[in-house]
Amino acid sequence: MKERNPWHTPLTIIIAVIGVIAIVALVTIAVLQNKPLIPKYKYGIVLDAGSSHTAMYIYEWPAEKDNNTGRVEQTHCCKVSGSGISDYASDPKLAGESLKACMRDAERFVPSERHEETPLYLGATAGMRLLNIKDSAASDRVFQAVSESLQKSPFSFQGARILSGQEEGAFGWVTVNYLDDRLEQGLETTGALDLGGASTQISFISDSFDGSESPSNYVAFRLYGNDYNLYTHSFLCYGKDQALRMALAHQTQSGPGSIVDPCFNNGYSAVKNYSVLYESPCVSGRKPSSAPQTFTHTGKGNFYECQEVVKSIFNFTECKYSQCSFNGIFQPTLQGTYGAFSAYYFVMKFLNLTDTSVPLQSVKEALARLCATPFDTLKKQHPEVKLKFLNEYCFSGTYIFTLLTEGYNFTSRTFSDIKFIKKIKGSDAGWTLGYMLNLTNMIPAEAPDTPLLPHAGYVSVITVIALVLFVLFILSLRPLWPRCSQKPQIV
Ligand SMILES: Nc1ncnc2c1ncn2[C@@H]1O[C@H](COP(=O)(O)OP(=O)(O)O)[C@@H](O)[C@H]1O
Ligand SMILES: [Ca+2]
Repeated sequence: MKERNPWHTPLTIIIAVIGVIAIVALVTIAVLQNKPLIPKYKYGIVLDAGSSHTAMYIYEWPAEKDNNTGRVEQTHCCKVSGSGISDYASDPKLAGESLKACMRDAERFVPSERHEETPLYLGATAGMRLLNIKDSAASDRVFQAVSESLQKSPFSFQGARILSGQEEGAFGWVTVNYLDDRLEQGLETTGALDLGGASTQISFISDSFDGSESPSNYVAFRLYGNDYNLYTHSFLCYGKDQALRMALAHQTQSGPGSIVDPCFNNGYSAVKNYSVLYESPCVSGRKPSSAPQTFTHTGKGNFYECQEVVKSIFNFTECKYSQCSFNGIFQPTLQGTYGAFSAYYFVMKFLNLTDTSVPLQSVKEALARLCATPFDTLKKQHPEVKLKFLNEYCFSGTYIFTLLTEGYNFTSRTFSDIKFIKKIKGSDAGWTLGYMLNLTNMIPAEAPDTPLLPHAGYVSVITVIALVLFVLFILSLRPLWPRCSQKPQIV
């Protein structure tokens, strides 16, 4: 007769089936419990109205996370065609019109159910600061026109305003450190170097700086439970376009008519208008009284001579503090690593010097070579590069080199602590993200409570406990186990 498998009793089968169902149910609940059901996002839009152009950034973050603590990422960027809004002073309506194409773009990228609740900000930087100095009524009219245009969008328009230089520097610093996950984890922070067309910002933490020596350069933050004493300064007129104006103005002082400029390549030649050159507040008041209408601007391409011209736009002597960068502005001792973005990146990218940390000597050699290249050769080497930029790379590169070394005092040792970057993890480096994080209170002052275990750890622990309980349960039923298969013992 065939022996029955002792495990095949109705009781053990029922126990086994219930046990398996219980484990599957437990693990399924554990997995589903903490998982977002459908990936739903919230959105925020920031328009960066820079001196040379306006760009729109769309950010998104998970809607389920409590108090908007989920990671914010840039999902889309739209470049407004035409020039910066400060160039529309004589026809402000056009400034409003120019934003429309990007706003239509935003309507497509943000799901329509979210339109009404999505905050929309416009922040203007040094171009509007200069227009405000030159003609504040014109600056008001431009803001009026862009605000009217943005109010017509379906988003929740939160206003258009000029950022102070301090805000521009501090929010750039917040952006790079947020994107690098340095704030939440309380890691050593990175300094931020931003070069625009009309101003430039430097922001970093230095242990020696507590704000007492120069309160106007001090910004205090408490983020995720950590205190930061940030040094920041924005130099108005030291963006690369206004710096070029100052360099040209300096060279026209010696005698009107023509300039032979070492910062432009040999073979470059253009006729320029005196009053256009001197219309900016960065140079106004210095126009020679006998100046003719136009002057000829030709290049002779020499990096070393160009450096001398560039140095002439800085004041290195005046300083009423313990130490200064330039123009009598206090600067504490440089410390740590730096992310350099916007025009710093564009110019260093052209020089092919962005991928690794670059020795200062290599930058010098690359610039000496670039400036010495005849303009015709340069055009043939770079047919894809816009002439407006190609014309100016010798000047811009020399300006960056001089600003970093003579202005901020980077040395051949500390220069390689600078990384030239455009994006961090898919989001552009710039002030816009930090600005939005601040206005939406998305960075808490105190560290949020975190669950004891991460999700994967939680699921594993639950599974192991369930298995152990199941085995213990089976073992506890031992007295009921069938014994019929045991051989009869011979007494
Ligand atoms: N491809 C490029 N090559 C060189 N310079 C560039 C390039 N694209 C943009 N820029 C420059 O970057 C700067 C950006 O400044 P912007 O943000 O408009 O001004 P600001 O921040 O001073 O208000 C401008 O000088 C612009 O000419
Ligand atoms: Ca800018």
